[in-house]
Amino acid sequence: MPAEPARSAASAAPLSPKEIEDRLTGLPGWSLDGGRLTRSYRLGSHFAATAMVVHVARVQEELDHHSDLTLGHHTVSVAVHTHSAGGAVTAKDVELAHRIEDLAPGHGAH
Ligand SMILES: C[C@H](O)[C@H](O)[C@H]1CNC2=NC(N)=NC(=O)C2=N1
Repeated sequence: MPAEPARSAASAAPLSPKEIEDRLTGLPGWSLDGGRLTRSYRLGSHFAATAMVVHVARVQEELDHHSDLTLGHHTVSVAVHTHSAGGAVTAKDVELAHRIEDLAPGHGAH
């Protein structure tokens, strides 16, 4: 066990439009909207949605990379870009999107 949580090793270099398009093929439900990678999930209850937000927040702290997370009644919406890259989409955003995809089914999110 490392003494510190593992931070993301993904690059913060801006991805080209073609690279973003390629990465999105591996992220069904995600799209590029307003220069950010985005997805909205629907959940079975407000508590389920709230729990998912907390879980995403924990992953974001682990990666030291943070999206804008919006909690709705039965929804969670995610929008992420990389501030330190001037708001570009980077591999850090793609990594976070995959981590969120991995945890979403456990919350019944679709
Ligand atoms: C100091 C801290 O590491 C930085 O502010 C991190 C935190 N989370 C971040 N999140 C995102 N999306 N982009 C960043 O550039 C970023 N930078």
